[in-house]
Amino acid sequence: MDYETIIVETRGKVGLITLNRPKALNALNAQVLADILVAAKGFDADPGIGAIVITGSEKAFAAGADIKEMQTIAYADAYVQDLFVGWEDFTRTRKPMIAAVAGYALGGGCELAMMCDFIIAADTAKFGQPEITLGVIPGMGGSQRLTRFVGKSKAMDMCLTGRMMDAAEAERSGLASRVVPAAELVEEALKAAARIAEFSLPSVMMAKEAINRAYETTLAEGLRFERRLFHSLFALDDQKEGMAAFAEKRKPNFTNR
Ligand SMILES: CC(C)(O)CC(=O)SCCNC(=O)CCNC(=O)[C@H](O)C(C)(C)COP(=O)(O)OP(=O)(O)OC[C@H]1O[C@@H](n2cnc3c(N)ncnc32)[C@H](O)[C@@H]1OP(=O)(O)O
Repeated sequence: MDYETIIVETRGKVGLITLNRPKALNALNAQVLADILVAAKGFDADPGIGAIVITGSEKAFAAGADIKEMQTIAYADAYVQDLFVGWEDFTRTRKPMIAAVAGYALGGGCELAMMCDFIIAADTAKFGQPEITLGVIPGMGGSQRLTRFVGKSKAMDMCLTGRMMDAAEAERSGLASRVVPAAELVEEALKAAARIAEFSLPSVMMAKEAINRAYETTLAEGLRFERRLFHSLFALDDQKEGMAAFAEKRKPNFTNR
């Protein structure tokens, strides 16, 4: 498969997607969305893949939606075409996705990182929702997801002032799960993804589904949902294997069954 705007590779059981529009600091245009959707769906359907890493360049994970592509869009077209709704499709990827962020993750770039399951930040990362400086507001989930990650006060600060947050602040406030030296970013993200990919895929996918449910439901419903998924795992060979391996002091051999 040929991609115009991304590089797609596999590293063992990990799918690696690298944004590749260096001249535009990986700005997200319609072609990037189309390419990313095909790649993510391909990895999701590939039984040999257990986790996905998405990264950009040293200078920019992505500097936002493509402003030059957006600037002439008429209201009627934005509304009728439901501009950016396609990114919701990306969030339906069921395997774990790690965003490995170095440099700028602004606007849609920050929103893309937040669509992933967690963010590993390089010490050079800079996150922001600067849409207000362009006369608009976030349109790919920034006002909703950033608020859930960092709370109302910081989300308001970021979206209303358009200021950037460095990697240390992003980790402190819960946006990034960890910060690593820039030179080690992709290797660290691949290592984390490879570790995930060694576990039983159904239990990994159920863990992701259960955590995501916490954002969509009440605590009582979420707890019930978690228990039902937990119970269902006892139908799998991998639960028997995982617990037997512990008792026998050996490494489990998961078969995803
Ligand atoms: C999805 C929504 C609805 O939420 C909306 C958005 O995402 S709106 C976009 C939000 N992002 C921004 O506002 C950031 C825009 N970029 C910048 O502020 C700067 O480029 C920078 C601070 C990230 C980096 O500055 P600098 O090092 O000085 O590089 P530049 O010369 O500015 O950029 C290099 C090159 O990239 C092009 N570029 C950068 N960002 C975008 C973008 N978002 N869309 C399109 N093109 C972008 C920039 O124009 C330069 O290209 P040339 O003009 O030299 O051809």
